[in-house]
Amino acid sequence: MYGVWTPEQVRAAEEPVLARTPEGALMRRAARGVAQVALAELERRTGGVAGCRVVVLAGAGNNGGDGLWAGYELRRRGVAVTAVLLSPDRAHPAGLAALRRQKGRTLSDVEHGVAAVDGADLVLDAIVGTGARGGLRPEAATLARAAAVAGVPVLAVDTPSGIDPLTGVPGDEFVDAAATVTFGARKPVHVLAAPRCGPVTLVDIGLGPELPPAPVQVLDAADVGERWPVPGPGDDKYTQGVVGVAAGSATYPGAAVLASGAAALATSGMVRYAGSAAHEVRAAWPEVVATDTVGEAGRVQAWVVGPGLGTDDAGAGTLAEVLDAGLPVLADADAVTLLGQHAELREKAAGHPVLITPHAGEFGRVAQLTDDRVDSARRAAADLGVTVLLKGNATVVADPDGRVLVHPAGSAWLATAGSGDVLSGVAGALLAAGLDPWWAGGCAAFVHARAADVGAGAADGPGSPVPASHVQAALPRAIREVRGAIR
Ligand SMILES: NC(=O)C1=CN([C@@H]2O[C@H](COP(=O)(O)OP(=O)(O)OC[C@H]3O[C@@H](n4cnc5c(N)ncnc54)[C@H](O)[C@@H]3O)[C@@H](O)[C@H]2O)[C@@H](O)CC1
Ligand SMILES: [K+]
Repeated sequence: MYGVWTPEQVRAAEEPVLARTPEGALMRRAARGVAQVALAELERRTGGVAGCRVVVLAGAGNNGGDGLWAGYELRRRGVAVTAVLLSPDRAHPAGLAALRRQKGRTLSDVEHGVAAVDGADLVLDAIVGTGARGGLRPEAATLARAAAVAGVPVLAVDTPSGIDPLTGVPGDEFVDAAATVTFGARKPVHVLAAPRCGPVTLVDIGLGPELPPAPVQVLDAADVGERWPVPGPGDDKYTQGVVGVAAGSATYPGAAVLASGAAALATSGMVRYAGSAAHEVRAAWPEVVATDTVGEAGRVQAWVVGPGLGTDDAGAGTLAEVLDAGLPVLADADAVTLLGQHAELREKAAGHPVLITPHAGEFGRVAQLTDDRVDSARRAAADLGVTVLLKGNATVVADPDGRVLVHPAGSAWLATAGSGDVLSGVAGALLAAGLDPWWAGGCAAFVHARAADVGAGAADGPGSPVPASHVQAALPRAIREVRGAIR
């Protein structure tokens, strides 16, 4: 598990460190880290370093300073460095002087800058970092576009410019980085817009002791593997937590089949199904004990409710019945819509171990969604008194107690019909096994995304589209992988 801190928190942590270190020392350390990664990229891409051409796009602030100092370090290693100064009058004086001392070239017009970018082996994006306001300005946008068009890889200094460091939301034009080097702490953009950052290297600049507890956590495979429920010698089919699935309808039996099957694959033990798709569920998953109603289902330790349920009175009745049982509940899809429609259902859910799993559209029915998805999820969890898993390329899980985790999917293969039904079955099974809703949501999101990559064949090559039933089928391998990562 690792933490992510807001730009404001990082700035606050920098202050005391800046105060007790010689002037410029922190920036020099950051710049050495950038240069090291840049050298490794050049080596990897061109087989050497000397004579390679690097263009630094340098903005007016300290981010530009980092870039200019990194350019200085690269010059010392024999790299041909050209800095394009986006605000020549405000370029970081010490960084600029250092680069010039090492015979680095500087340019300040965009036209020549574009030509330099065109012929570069690597571009350093030091346009703007945590002090960014808004998207890229026209000149910076022209240069970023030139790099993209010429296929020149961009190494982002701290954060890819043009993308909001706090929310990860890109402006109209932004830098699509091949890799990123950040300093002191990872920032939200690195997980909320992970595909635009590439691999992120963290350079230690001594902020550790000054940072508050991380407001956002990111799980790793071992965190998930360690918590994944597996039977012990004393277990039987009941002791591991029986999950009940109240999902699907005559119109949408597939949701029931996907959720029930995913639950069956996620944990050992037992799955019960209750609803009008009992016949289809039994046909696909003979091990699932299927009945027509929640009342007939027998004892379970958690319910999955919502996928394909319908939002009519019958659906509302099923949701109420499930919430009244007082067990952990995974509420997805139509159950989220029903919670948005009925205050009395929200009251039943509040304060109980309930995990809701909306996509952006469903989220809007229960709470307000802004560009700041972390903040939106955190507020929704506090207001509703339930754990909220906001789906997206980066999944956000927020608990009413304030814990937040983000899981960056790593690919977009999950953008397919029915994948949410699979997630609900997995998360519900984890709730039944006794994980708290935050951990159940985080572990389910992790394995779900991994199963999509496995199903898409993305580990062995570029991958191919993967339908939800194949994501479901890949769950066992994804679970074996996270269990294999246990330290
Ligand atoms: N404080 C320090 O000593 C350290 C700071 N570090 C670097 O400093 C950065 C933060 O520096 P600053 O606070 O100076 O801020 P930035 O350099 O991120 O940005 C501020 C400057 O960029 C301009 N700007 C803002 N939005 C822009 C936009 N959309 N397009 C173009 N220009 C824009 C502003 O006019 C301002 O001059 C970090 O991201 C990191 O790279 C690192 O060197 C570590 C040490
Ligand atoms: K940057």
